[in-house]
Amino acid sequence: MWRSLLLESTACLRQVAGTTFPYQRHFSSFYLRSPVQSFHRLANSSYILNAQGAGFFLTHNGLRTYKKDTNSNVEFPLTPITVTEIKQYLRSKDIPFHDGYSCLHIPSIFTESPSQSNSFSMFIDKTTGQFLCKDTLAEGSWEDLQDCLEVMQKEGKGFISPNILMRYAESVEEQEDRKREFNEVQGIWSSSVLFADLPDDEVQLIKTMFQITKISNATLKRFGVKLFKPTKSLVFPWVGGPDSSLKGIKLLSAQRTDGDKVTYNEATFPKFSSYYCLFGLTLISRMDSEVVLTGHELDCLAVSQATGLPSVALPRGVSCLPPILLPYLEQFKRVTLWLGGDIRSWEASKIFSRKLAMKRCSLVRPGEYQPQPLEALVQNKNLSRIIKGSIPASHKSIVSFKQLREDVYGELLNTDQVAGVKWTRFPELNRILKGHRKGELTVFTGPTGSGKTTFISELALDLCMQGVNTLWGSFEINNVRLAKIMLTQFAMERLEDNLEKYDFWADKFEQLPLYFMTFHGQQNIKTVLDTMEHAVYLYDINHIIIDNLQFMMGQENLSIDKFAVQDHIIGVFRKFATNSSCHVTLIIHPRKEEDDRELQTASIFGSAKASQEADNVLILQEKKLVTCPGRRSLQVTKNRFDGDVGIFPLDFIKASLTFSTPSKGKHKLRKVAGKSENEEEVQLNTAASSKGEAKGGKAEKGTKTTKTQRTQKNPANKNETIQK
Ligand SMILES: Nc1ncnc2c1ncn2[C@@H]1O[C@H](COP(=O)(O)OP(=O)(O)OP(=O)(O)O)[C@@H](O)[C@H]1O
Repeated sequence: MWRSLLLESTACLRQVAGTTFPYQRHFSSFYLRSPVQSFHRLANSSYILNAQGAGFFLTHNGLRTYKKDTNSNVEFPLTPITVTEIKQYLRSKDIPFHDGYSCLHIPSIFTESPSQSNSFSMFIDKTTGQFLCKDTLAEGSWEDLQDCLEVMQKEGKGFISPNILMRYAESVEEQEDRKREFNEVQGIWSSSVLFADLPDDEVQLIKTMFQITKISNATLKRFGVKLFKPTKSLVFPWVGGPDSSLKGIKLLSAQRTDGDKVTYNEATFPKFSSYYCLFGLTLISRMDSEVVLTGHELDCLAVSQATGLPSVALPRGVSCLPPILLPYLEQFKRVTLWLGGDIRSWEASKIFSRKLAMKRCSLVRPGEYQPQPLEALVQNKNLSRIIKGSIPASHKSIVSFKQLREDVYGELLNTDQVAGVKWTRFPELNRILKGHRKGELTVFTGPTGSGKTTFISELALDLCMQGVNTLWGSFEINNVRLAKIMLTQFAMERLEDNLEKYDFWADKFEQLPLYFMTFHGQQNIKTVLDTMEHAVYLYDINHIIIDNLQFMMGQENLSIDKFAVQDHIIGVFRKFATNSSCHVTLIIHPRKEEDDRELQTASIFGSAKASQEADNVLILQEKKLVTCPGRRSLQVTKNRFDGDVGIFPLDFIKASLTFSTPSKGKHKLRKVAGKSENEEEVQLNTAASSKGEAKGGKAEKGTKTTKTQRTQKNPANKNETIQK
């Protein structure tokens, strides 16, 4: 819906600004849209790509292979840089440095006389090597910094102009992309209106719609918040870079749902994956030593207005804290994380505080008396006192019950949220497992060729569509084939037969927080783990799927009992899941299969130890159920969260490669609560599949074209907003 709104708003803009240019879907690159455009190669660590980077999409007759262009930011294999290597390199260049919170501090190389206040005004992220110079606001990747230092050494200079990073010649297509994007941002921004320039009655109407009646016009003006009338959206600016130029915007719309609840929808220019705005940063001075980190722009406004403290908002809510922003937060000695009022925000604040260095972080625990900042303002609560009452993020490894007490209360209070993210496509699984939770290890198995990959693909996609940042390790089938399965499950139809809908679905699919390891075939467990750790750091991954464990058994251990190796690997993933608060789903081929018998937990593991490590054990049974003709069923044989286990039927829909509960009639959901078994009649409704109906002509079969060519051939698609 927001995409179509965005298209509409762009369409409105054309009427407003009189500019008509073909709306062309461009693959937003990994560039940091900073003015310091350089040979930016986002240090995409080692072997991780996202849905775009992997360069695979369904096209007219097959898959568009990835065109690795010279500007590609997706360079692999890059081994993750380590802080030790960064320090060694700086020493080799005689560059003094000292350890900061999440960055190393060095003297700026872009100014002849570094600012007096703090000669170590350049920050280098310890994990990615990404740098930021606070004097010039020049930024770039580790490779860019190395290039600058090499040039500096070659020219025998003590400093270098940041313009060198601009030397990177952009391709014509990139220049056009950048120009189009710039026009769109400028167009919307210049046609938006400051609240001070609106009539009072209209201001009140808008503020009531967004439930920000307590936010003053002065605060809105101070943060540069405007109103884009054509879509009645608030517009938050992203200003930055050496020239403090407008780099992007975020459009926020509000809708009233049941009662007086308001739901917000956002859209950003550039796209979310390239939107790195710390809203409110421009109002922070270099002398500020503390900041309140919030999860939403409106919360940032509330904190600033109520407490006068420097506050900023994360660009994508609590879903991630992009490491590229860490250098911007390096100057603060104290960071208070008040990310929201629910369990998800609380979990995120604990994870983000690790990235920010826990010793300087304190967390506002959500609760009845500590809702999110905007709500606290509306309820006339004392925000300063709430912030003063925040608790230190770093606590001793052995916590007293006193510290746990609040967490226990939080769990009791928010049982639904603690249960985890619910599946939208598998209600029966919610009934048994209650949800998908961070920090757990799920083991999944099923007979060979039974549909394990297909099923887990849909299960993980369901969660990813709800904002669970997901990393796939598909060692068995290549990413191209996996993406094709996922895109089909995402569109709920065979796109080969509906090619005119391809761009609609591919555009939406790109937006998912979905990443793929590029490994294939046998892999060393250590390499895989390093990549997983890096992915958690870079993209705040919450769910990792490993398909499948056998590919990490290695050939060299033939002499060792392979079940001992398997148990070891399971133990390694168990530890990873706990330490990184990341859910790991591990697909394992059963040890042995007897056609005439259902698989058991014992069919999977080499030893009882391994089965104890798993929090959940799921088995895709390929047997008929007594009560219905379904060929497949999903059995939960272990559920550490609340002990419920059970089995329910699945029907496979070949056209969409999806599993769903059989569409008609009643089915037994056999839940085994504890020892006794009780039957529960469950009336299951067909999950209404929302299909995007694309307009425009039928595409010719067999011609491989790009989106641009298709759009030009079929102008109707130009501003087409697809109605759901
Ligand atoms: N329930 C099902 N009924 C019929 N065909 C299915 C079903 N599930 C998956 N398939 C098809 O079976 C083939 C194998 O599916 P998939 O690769 O997911 O199985 P798998 O268990 O992962 O295989 P392997 O054991 O080799 O890893 C695919 O073409 C898939 O579309």
